[in-house]
This record gives sequence, C-alpha cells and structure tokens, in this order.
Amino acid sequence: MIRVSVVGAQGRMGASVVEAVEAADDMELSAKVGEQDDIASITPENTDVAVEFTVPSASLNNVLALVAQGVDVVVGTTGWTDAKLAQVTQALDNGPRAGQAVFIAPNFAISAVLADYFAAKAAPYFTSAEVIELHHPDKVDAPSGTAIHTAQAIAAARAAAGGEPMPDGTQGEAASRGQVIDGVHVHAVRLQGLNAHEEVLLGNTGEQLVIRADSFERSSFMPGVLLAVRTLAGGGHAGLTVGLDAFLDL
Ligand SMILES: NC(=O)C1=CN([C@@H]2O[C@H](COP(=O)(O)OP(=O)(O)OC[C@H]3O[C@@H](n4cnc5c(N)ncnc54)[C@H](O)[C@@H]3O)[C@@H](O)[C@H]2O)C=CC1
Ligand SMILES: O=C(O)C1=N[C@H](C(=O)O)C[C@H](O)C1
Repeated sequence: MIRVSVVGAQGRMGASVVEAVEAADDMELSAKVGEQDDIASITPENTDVAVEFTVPSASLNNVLALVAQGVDVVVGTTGWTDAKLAQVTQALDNGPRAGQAVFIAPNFAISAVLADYFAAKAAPYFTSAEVIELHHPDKVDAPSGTAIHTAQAIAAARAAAGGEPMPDGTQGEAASRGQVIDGVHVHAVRLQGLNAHEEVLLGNTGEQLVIRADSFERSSFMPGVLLAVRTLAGGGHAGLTVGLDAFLDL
C-alpha cells in the first residue's frame, strides 16, 4: 500500500484528493494536514508521498519543509516561478534521503494537459495566439497556473520556430488586452457556475483554430493526481519534475 498524506486537506482540491486516495485500492490515507496543523508530523515513517494543494503563498514553504523531512511530494498548487523552482531543486540536492522527488503539475486533468500539448504543436503554424482561462469565482490567483504554462509553451514553440512577434495595433497600455506572458496575451474570466476551463485561440489570415479544455468537476483532476502518486512511489523520478506530460507517452 502507498501511504499518502494530504496537505490542504480541508480545501476544495485537498478534500477531493482525500476521497480519491481513500477510494484507491493500492493507497491508504496517512495524515490530513490543514493550515493550523504541524507539517512536521508528515515523515517517511508514516508517509510515502505527500500531496500538496494549498495556496500559492504557502506552497513553497510546505514543499521545502516536506523535502527537509525526506518526504516525496506531489504538488498541485499554483504560483510557481523559476526562482521558487530553483529553491526546490536546491532543497532536493540537500535532502536527507537519496532519490527524493518533487512533482509539480499546473494541471492534472488530461484534457488540459493535452490542450497545452496541442497548443504548443500548433503555435508555430499561426500568426497569432491568445489564451483565455475561465474559472469559478473563488479562485485566488489570476491568470491560472495552467494559462501561464500554456502561454509559456506557445511562446517557446514560436521562438524555436523563429516566429515573428504577433500583429497587434493596440496603442498604449490597454488593461483589456490581458496580461502579457512571454509575448502571449492571457485573459482571465471569473464566473459563477464555472469550474476550470481554457481556450487557446490561434489565428491566420482567413482561418482560426480553437483548442478548448473543460474540467466540469474536480474529479477530473484525480486520475492525474493518483498517477503522479503512483509514479513517485515507484521511484525512478528523483529530483524536480514539472508537468504531467512527463508521465504520459506524448
Ligand atoms: N494542478 C491542478 O490540477 C489544480 C490546481 N489547483 C490549485 O490548487 C490550489 C488549491 O485550490 P483549492 O483547493 O481550490 O483552494 P482552497 O482555497 O479550497 O483550499 C486551499 C486550502 O489550503 C489550506 N491552507 C492554506 N495555507 C495552508 C498551509 N500553510 N498549510 C496547510 N494548508 C493550508 C486552506 O486552509 C484551504 O483549506 C490552488 O493554487 C489552485 O489553483 C486547483 C485545481 C486543480
Ligand atoms: O484554482 C483552480 O480551480 C484551478 N487551478 C489550476 C490553475 O490555476 O491552473 C488548475 C485548474 O485550472 C483549476
């Protein structure tokens, strides 16, 4: 049995992970840790993999604490920057156990992972690309971690193909054009009734490709979370890995 502890267990995602772990035949729930609990209670003696879904302001410290304890971590919380990722890599290098692993996914839903992948594949063939993410109004961060990741992937694919900057006649600063991430405009919608959705618009003269992913329920993230837990528990992924595509045969 894989012993799993959940950090942020009382949150929307944390509670779904608790349910998914309890329903999995090959896993057992070890600890449920919330904001008021001591994360140091999670140790290699009681936990094979910790799953972390909290808030961007707390996630880095949680991950560093778990790595210092010698615990492998699957992270779904957003807000990761290159500087934060570098701190995780450094912590892993100094971890108390050989072969320690941290896995971070901007999105665990297969639809979103594939949308991201297809967008990067398509990007070099289009003059313009913009990203629209749409979420429930309780979400604290904007734009979504997924949209940032998608924009970066589009920009990298365009740059690798030697693409020109996108045409845009807007004059001066215009907030309504969204946040520009690596040259790609990203727009965030918060709407009651939505869960997690993303559209990538790709345009050429006279044509458009729309790639859309919809997570209607949080259950859509659970197969990806469990895949990551099983993969880390199986070993062989020492160090920091980002993105569920690393564990898929794409
Ligand atoms: N990677 C993915 O596929 C997905 C990622 N997310 C991300 O996961 C994160 C959590 O989302 P939700 O569950 O909707 O938020 P939420 O607000 O429902 O839950 C966050 C929980 O973390 C707890 N918390 C805050 N600080 C903590 C700390 N220091 N230690 C332990 N617990 C702490 C809060 O008390 C709360 O219960 C967000 O960053 C969100 O964007 C959400 C859905 C899917
Ligand atoms: O907060 C959410 O709900 C989600 N957060 C992640 C993100 O910011 O990309 C993943 C998914 O979009 C749901």
